[in-house]
Amino acid sequence: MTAHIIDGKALAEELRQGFKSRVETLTAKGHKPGLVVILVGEDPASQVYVKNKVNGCLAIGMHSEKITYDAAVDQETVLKKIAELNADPAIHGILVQLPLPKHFDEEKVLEAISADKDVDGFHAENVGALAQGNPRFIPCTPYGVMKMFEQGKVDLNGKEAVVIGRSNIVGKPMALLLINAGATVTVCNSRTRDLKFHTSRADIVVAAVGKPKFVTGDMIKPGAVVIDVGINRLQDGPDAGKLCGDVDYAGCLEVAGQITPVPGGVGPMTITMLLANTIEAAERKAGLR
Ligand SMILES: Nc1nc(=O)c2c([nH]1)NC[C@@H]1CN(c3ccc(C(=O)N[C@@H](CCC(=O)O)C(=O)O)cc3)C=[N+]21
Repeated sequence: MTAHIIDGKALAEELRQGFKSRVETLTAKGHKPGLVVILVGEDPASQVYVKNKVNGCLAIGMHSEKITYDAAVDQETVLKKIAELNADPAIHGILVQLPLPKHFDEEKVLEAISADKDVDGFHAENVGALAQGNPRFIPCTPYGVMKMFEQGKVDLNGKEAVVIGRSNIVGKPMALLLINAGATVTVCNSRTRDLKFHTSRADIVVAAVGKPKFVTGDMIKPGAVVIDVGINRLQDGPDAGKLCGDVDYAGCLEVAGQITPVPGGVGPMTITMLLANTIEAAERKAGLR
C-alpha cells in the first residue's frame, strides 16, 4: 500500500482563502496587515522565497514590501531600518531573510526586531514563550508542519516522534511543539550514531537535516508519518537543478502511512503560516484577540 500524500500546496491555498475575510475585517478597521521582508545580498534562492512571501501577502489583500541591501551593507544600516519599522504603525510583521552575510551578527539583528512584530518567532522572548508552552509567534515552518498533522488527522499524544535536525529555525521549535502536543520526542542530527535505531521505532519522522534523500525507506516503520522539511537544489546528476527533500520520497512512499512531497509540501505551508502570524499580529494590535 502506498502512503497518503499530505498536499501542502492545496492546504496552503485553502488556509489562504480563509485568511481573506480576516484581512478584510482588519482593513475596514484601519489595521490592514503589513509585512516587511528585508533581504541582504543577492542569493537567487532567497530572492525567489522573498518574492513568494511578498506576493502571498498581496494576493490576500495584505500590504507587503521588500527592502533589499547590497551584501556589503553594514549592520548599523540594517539595525536602523529595523528600528524605524518597529515604530511604524502600518507594519505588523518584520522578517529578515536568513542566512545573513558573514559579517553580520545574526542574533543581534533578530533581537533588534520588536518581539510583537517578530512573525518568524525567532526572538529570544518568543522562543522562551514557546518553550514554556505559551507561544506568541510559532516559527513558520514547524507551525506549518503542525497544520499538516491536523490535516492528516495525526494524533500526536503519546506517539514516538523523531526530529532529525536541531536548528533554531526548524528542528528545535519542531521538537518543542511536539513535546507540547504530548509526543515522546527524540532529536537526532547528522552525527547521531545509529539513526535507523531511532527512526525505525518512530510513529512520526520529521526530516530537517539539509541532506538530499537522507531518510530512506528501510529506516521507516510501516505506517509512520514522514514529514520532509528539506529543500535541496540538486547540483549535478540527471536531476541537476531540481528540488529534492531530505527524504527518499519514492522509497518511503511504499512504507509510510502518510508523507509530504517536495516541492508542494512544507514549503508552501511555511509561507502560509508567515501570513497567519502577520494577520495575528495585526489582530492583536487592533484588539481583536
Ligand atoms: N527569516 C527567514 N524566515 C524563513 O522562513 C526562511 C528564511 N529566513 N530563509 C530561508 C528559508 C527557506 N524558506 C522557504 C520558504 C518557502 C519555500 C517554498 O515555498 N518552496 C516551494 C518551492 C519553491 C522553489 O521552487 O524553489 C515548495 O517547496 O513547494 C521554500 C523555502 C523560508 N525560509
